[in-house]
Amino acid sequence: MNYHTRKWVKPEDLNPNQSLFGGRLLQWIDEEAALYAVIQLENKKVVTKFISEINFVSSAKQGDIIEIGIEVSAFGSTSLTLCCQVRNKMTHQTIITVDRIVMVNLDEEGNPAPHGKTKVEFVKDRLSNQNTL
Ligand SMILES: CC(=O)SCCNC(=O)CCNC(=O)[C@H](O)C(C)(C)COP(=O)(O)OP(=O)(O)OC[C@H]1O[C@@H](n2cnc3c(N)ncnc32)[C@H](O)[C@@H]1OP(=O)(O)O
Repeated sequence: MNYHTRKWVKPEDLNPNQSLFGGRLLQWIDEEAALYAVIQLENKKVVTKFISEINFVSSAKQGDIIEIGIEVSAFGSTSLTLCCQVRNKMTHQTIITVDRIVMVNLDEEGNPAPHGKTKVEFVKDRLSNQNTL
C-alpha cells in the first residue's frame, strides 16, 4: 500500500465528540480514490460507482497527522477497483479501512468506456518512455 496524501486534522474537521468527523474522512478518501483513478486511467472523466463496507477502526483527534493509502485490487474493463487504508502518520494506528472502491472510466457522453489498462503505471515511467521515443 502506498500512502500518497497526508492530512492535518483541524478544528473544522471535528464532530461534536471532538474527534475526526467520519463524513470528512470519506470525502478525503473519495477525492484520493478519484485522483488515483484519473492518474492511472489517464482520463479526467472517472466517477465513483461503489464503495464497499467501511470499518472505522479508531478515531483521530485535532492535531493528528493522518495519511491515506490506496492500492489497486482489480482492473476491470471499464472499472478500476481500489482498496484504502487510512492510518495515523506517527503511530501507524489504523483509522479506517475500505475494502473496495469501484471507479468507472467514462467517455465524453458520460457512458462507461473501456480503459485498456491492466497494470499499475507510474507517471515517471510514462515520461521517460516518451523521452526515449
Ligand atoms: C469522484 C466523484 O465524486 S464521482 C460522483 C459520484 N458518482 C457518480 O455520480 C456516478 C453515478 N453513476 C453513474 O453515472 C453510472 O452508474 C455509471 C456511468 C458510473 C455506471 O453505469 P452502469 O450502467 O452501472 O454501467 P455498467 O453496468 O456498464 O458498469 C460499469 C462498471 O461498473 C461495475 N459496476 C457496476 N455496478 C457495480 C456495483 N454495484 N458494484 C461494483 N461494480 C459495479 C461494472 O462491473 C462495470 O465494470 P467492468 O466494465 O470493469 O466490468
